[in-house]
Amino acid sequence: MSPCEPLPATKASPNDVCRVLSDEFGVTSNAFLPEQQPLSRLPDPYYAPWEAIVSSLSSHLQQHTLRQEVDRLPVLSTDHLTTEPEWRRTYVVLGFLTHAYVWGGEVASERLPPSITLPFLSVSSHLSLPPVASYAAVNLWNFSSVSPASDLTDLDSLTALHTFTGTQDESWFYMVSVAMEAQGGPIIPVMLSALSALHHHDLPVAIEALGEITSCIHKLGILLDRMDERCDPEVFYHQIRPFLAGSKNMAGAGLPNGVFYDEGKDGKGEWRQYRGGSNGQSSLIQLFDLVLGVEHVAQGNASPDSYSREKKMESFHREVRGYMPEPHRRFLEYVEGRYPGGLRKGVEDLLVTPNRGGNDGERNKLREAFTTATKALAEFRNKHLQIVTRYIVIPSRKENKAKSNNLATASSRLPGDDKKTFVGELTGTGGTALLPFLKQSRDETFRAGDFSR
Ligand code: HEM
Repeated sequence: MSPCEPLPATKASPNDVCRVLSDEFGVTSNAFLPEQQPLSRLPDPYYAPWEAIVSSLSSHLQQHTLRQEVDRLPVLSTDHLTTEPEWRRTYVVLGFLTHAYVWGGEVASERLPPSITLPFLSVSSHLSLPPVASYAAVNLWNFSSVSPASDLTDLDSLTALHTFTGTQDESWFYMVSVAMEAQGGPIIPVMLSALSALHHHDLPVAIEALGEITSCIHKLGILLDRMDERCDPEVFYHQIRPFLAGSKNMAGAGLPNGVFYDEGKDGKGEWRQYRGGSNGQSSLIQLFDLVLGVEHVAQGNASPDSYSREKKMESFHREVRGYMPEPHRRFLEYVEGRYPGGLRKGVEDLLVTPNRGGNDGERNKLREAFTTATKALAEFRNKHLQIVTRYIVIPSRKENKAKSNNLATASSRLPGDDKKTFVGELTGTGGTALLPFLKQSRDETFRAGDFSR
């Protein structure tokens, strides 16, 4: 069955749609989370050395023994991995070990030893993901739930399998995103039916679906608001965030060339630069954008001085698709290819050419429902901006006053002219010029709902 034909046909049964979503694109009833909980351990005892280190990761980091433990590891092969959940588990384990190794010391390590590099490159190639602690490693495949009904939206029942710091704050930080992903599960078929309905000029179905989309975005906002309950901004900024930093634009943090992924024999290996782990790599939020027809452009996604250098680059949103699991990336491409311009284009077409479908009343309702949905998503981005202010901007200002520079500062700011101090603009773990970028993303969302332009 071709993935592009049957999917959002209005006549396909909900079960058919769900089966194709899951088989073709790895989209489950929990959205981009797996249907079953991730493995908490690799079953083959061959991998016990990895499991031993990762299960005591935070103590090794606190006692400064992590690098020596990893250096002692044998180079294990991925030949003993048999199932996809095992490959995913390996990606999680090696993602945590990689960032712990690079950032877990007084200075960043520019070299990743073969005991991590070789299996990590193999698992990354298998999963078609970059060899870093991406959103998939720390969020999507790194949770366990004790919810009796396996309800992954129940945030209080979720715990991260692994953290760098051993803190509840870090687990909560990851689990808020997990609950949000799960909250998105039921809305995906609704989104597809909205796209299909509008394509066929079925306005009542599209209006109802837009109402459900708006209500889902509100629920995501409620979960986002819960971040403060158990994740302290100071702990986040000083302890958690430095471990999530990538190796791209990290000269100020001691990685002028990125990280050398050492493949062992005769100096074989490669300098690599990647973005760090970021919730910006969530496929769910990008799906809302595509479905609604929000356009993100690269302009402004850089500090003023790097603007001219970067303006021809692809947008952050497009680039981070390379950090999403391959079937999810393909799903976004599918939706984008099949419905270019998303619901916005459909609504606009009907407003410009009214004889295509519906009466005046229906078209007005459709426009209102669409604008309300885009406003809800823009408001969600406003909440997110406030969180970023509380969790990054304010702690970084305090730190500036104290004039202390540590890896947290270094991984948060572009270097100054002397390349040694970090006076430049605040950056995200993904390496973006943070506030201008996030404000731009919000404004682009508002703009999608404005038909006067
Ligand atoms: C303490 C909580 C959070 C902080 C401090 C934070 C910080 C950031 C930062 C710095 C960026 C800029 C991109 C980068 O360079 O990585 C970003 C982007 C983004 N974050 Fe968060 N984030 C938080 C929670 C979340 C959560 C729970 C989600 C939900 C999935 C989320 C979704 C996004 C998205 C979608 C982007 C891309 C920009 C956009 O599309 O608006 N964030 N975040």
